[in-house]
Amino acid sequence: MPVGTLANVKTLTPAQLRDTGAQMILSNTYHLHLQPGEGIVAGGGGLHKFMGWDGPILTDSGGFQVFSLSEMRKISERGVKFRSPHDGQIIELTPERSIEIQNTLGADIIMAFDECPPYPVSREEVETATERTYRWLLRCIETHKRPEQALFGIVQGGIYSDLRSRAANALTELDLPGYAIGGVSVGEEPELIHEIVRVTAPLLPVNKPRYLMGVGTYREIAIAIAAGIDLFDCVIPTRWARHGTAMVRGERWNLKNARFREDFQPLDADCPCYTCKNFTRAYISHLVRSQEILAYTLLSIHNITEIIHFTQKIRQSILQGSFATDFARWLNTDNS
Ligand SMILES: O=c1[nH]cnc2cc3nc(NCc4cccs4)[nH]c3cc12
Ligand SMILES: [Zn+2]
Repeated sequence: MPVGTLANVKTLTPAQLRDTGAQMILSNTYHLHLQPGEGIVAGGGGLHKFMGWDGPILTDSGGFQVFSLSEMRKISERGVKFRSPHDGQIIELTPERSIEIQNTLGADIIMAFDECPPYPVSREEVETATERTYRWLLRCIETHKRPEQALFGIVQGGIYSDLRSRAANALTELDLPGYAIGGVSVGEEPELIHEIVRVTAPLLPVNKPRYLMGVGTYREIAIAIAAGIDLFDCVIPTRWARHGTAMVRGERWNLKNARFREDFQPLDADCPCYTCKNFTRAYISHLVRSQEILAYTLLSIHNITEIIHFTQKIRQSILQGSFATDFARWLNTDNS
């Protein structure tokens, strides 16, 4: 899922986004509540109509964003209080409020309001956050009255396998429409993400969508899929694009690099995207050097297409039964 925090995937029109092959996008409750406010989004016909995207949309519940984006926040059993970065007002976000906002925004999948512990952190703090997240999930289920919006639970538990399995089993008991693994991609080593996913994903229902939040990069995606993950969100393709960086066959190219100045090939001759069909590395390099806004659109189109293509190739190799060998480079099984 390309990230469309403020009801757009930055630098792209919905038509350009559709052309990348992306099926679904993520938007953020925290950001949309602050600006423009869920009331205006609803006034515009809800998130799909407001932003002109008729594909599936998932909204994150806001707890994580409060802790990663706002200063002065206080957490209690009720929920979290934080100071709005826009006008300094104190805002309270609770499980009930988060669900109400997400119901009003109108996404197809809404996330339970959870507490993602920082990293590193003590086992005790993880235990407290994980148990509170479970009690908050029950309050979300209680508040959520719109079955046409699927409420996904989020498994916390930090780096502790026993807490992860306890949470995964407790959430599975609730028979939710889908499940997410949270509390990862918070600054830990990638190997820790692999470990957490390998422990947690198999415990979640195989017949429900399994979503790994905030991931990721090629290796993490391949390893997570091998463990049973179906859904990812990541800012990297679009964030790197806005910094003039292209993702080409698993490598990271800074288009300002002198080597591209007179390189009249496409970024990737095998890539089907609009950028690779119409422009050269030299041209994109010129745009990046000149800080032309078109550079960011062309690179976002390519980077999203590239990572979607990566997952499509994985899907094909799984269907052919050759995933482990085709992706050994990423699954790290070739040099074990
Ligand atoms: O436990 C979580 N709960 C709800 N949303 C999340 C979003 C998440 N996004 C990342 N990492 C990607 C990042 C995006 C921006 C800063 S880190 N990790 C995440 C964990 C959670
Ligand atoms: Zn391309």
